[in-house]
Amino acid sequence: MTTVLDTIVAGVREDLAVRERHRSISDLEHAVLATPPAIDAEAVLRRPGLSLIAEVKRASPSRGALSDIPDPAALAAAYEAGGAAAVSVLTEARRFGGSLEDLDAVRATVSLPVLRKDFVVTDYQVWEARAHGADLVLLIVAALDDEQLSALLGRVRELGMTALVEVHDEVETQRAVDTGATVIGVNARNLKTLDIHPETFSRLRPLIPQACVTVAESGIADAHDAAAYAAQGADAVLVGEALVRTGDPRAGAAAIVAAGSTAAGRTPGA
Ligand SMILES: O=C(O)c1ccccc1NCC(=O)[C@H](O)[C@H](O)COP(=O)(O)O
Repeated sequence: MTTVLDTIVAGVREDLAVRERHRSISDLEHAVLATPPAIDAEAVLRRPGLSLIAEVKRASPSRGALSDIPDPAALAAAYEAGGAAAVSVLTEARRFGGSLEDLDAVRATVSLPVLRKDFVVTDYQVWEARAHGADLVLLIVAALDDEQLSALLGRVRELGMTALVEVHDEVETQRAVDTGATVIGVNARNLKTLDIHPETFSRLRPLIPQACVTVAESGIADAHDAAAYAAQGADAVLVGEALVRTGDPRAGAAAIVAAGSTAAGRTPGA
């Protein structure tokens, strides 16, 4: 059975083939040499308090168009002012309406770590992420076999970036741990049904070594949800839709950071 993930990845591969014709991997390697070094995003996410990874997300397969974002840089600046620890930029075009231009605009504006959130299945995309100034790259275990996961994780690290390795179930969590992932995102969205199952985090958390940074992803509607994840031991939350739909992304981000940190018994920014 073809899943939503299969369909998205097929589109990503088609778009990638076009980009590869215009910019070779050796062009990207040269661009990387001229790019400032990546920020140590893992260290940032380890800081006390619940870290917020705030997402620039235009659309999604589950919700369609979410918000008109005329200026992704302004949105990211509002997240930074609200206390976000990192900014995620969805760069997938067909289903999420994102682009590398959005990544460039955000990178040029914030001093926070920036996550390239995409369906990364090739080495080329990792080089591309670094050439566009990303500090973090999402690797979705469900989209990769063990060999690909290990090779891509190695490349992300070789380029000085941090991999956010995303899991949905027990088997994927074990694969992430076995491959040596140190930042693991538990995505509450079932990739077959697109339904949100918030209990996924508490189910999988015990399978993740304490030394790892854990990120709760998807379906976080407000500060109350973020606080619940902080109380369950999440180091960070990744929030998209709720923040792009709010009229005040700075206040939305600040509320999540404050509530999450209080729940974890920690002081924001301490
Ligand atoms: O958002 C979707 O509908 C989606 C569907 C299929 C694969 C991935 C999808 N989203 C990517 C993400 O992981 C989310 O953008 C991220 O976790 C934020 O989620 P949310 O706060 O629910 O917007």
